[in-house]
Amino acid sequence: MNEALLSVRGVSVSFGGVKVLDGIDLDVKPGEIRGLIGPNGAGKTTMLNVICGIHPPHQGDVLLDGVSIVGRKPSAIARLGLGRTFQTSQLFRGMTVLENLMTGLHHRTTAGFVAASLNLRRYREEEEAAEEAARQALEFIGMSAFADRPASALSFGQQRVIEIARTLISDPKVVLLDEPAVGLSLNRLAEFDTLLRRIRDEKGVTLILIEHVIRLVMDVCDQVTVLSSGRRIAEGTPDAVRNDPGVIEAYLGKELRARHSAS
Ligand SMILES: Nc1ncnc2c1ncn2[C@@H]1O[C@H](COP(=O)(O)OP(=O)(O)OP(=O)(O)O)[C@@H](O)[C@H]1O
Repeated sequence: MNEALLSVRGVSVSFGGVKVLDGIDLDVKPGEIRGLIGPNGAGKTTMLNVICGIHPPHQGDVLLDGVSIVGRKPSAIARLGLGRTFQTSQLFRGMTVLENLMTGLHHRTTAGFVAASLNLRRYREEEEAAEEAARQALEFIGMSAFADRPASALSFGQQRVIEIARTLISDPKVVLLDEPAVGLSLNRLAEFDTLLRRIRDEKGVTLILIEHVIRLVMDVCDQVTVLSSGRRIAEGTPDAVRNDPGVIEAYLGKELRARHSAS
């Protein structure tokens, strides 16, 4: 029996005749923190784009909780319980932190434009529920004091954490994080480990993260999948992957060679 919450089955994607994902399989169990690593251009972001419905795969299937999600719109996939953050900040800079968090629920609200214009009761109730959920999410990440500040006043690292909190307010089953630790100082990284574990343990959210900060991947992930040139070249515990000769060559080796030639 397949116990995976998220299953990727034989997914291939080509851009301009070049295969950037080539028959990828991935099974992520509920409650897992899965790392997705690999050298630049390996296909990691494309993989997240396939899962969340931005790029339909040319071949293969993606199942969330046993239901095929290929061909559905990203908003429909979000409603089924999939959250996502991106490499660059997607916050609305002119809005406050609280307002930004409330946008995380808008794909779920049912009152339409007319109800909103007329300020009807159902619209007001949904806005109140969204605000309450946003305040709880801020409390969860320890940033309640930032509620009324403009998003543009936050540091880059704070913006990343707010974006993660925004995915949580719609109560997702799985959240995809694209390089969430970019811009965090070493001191902040330890806190970030803790936050990811709390999201898993207290919110019951399964996490899949692309990350170049190897220390974070090794510390926090239960399982790591390694992509290189669109193929899955290794998978296993952080320790097993770290010692895999193919990974050292394809990923760490490339980095070490680059450093060597720069020195
Ligand atoms: N929309 C697109 N059109 C054409 N080529 C694309 C597109 N998106 C990605 N690619 C190409 O697909 C390959 C995989 O890119 P992708 O961004 O998925 O890699 P990645 O592993 O996430 O890399 P990085 O670590 O640098 O973010 C790259 O060669 C990239 O140039």
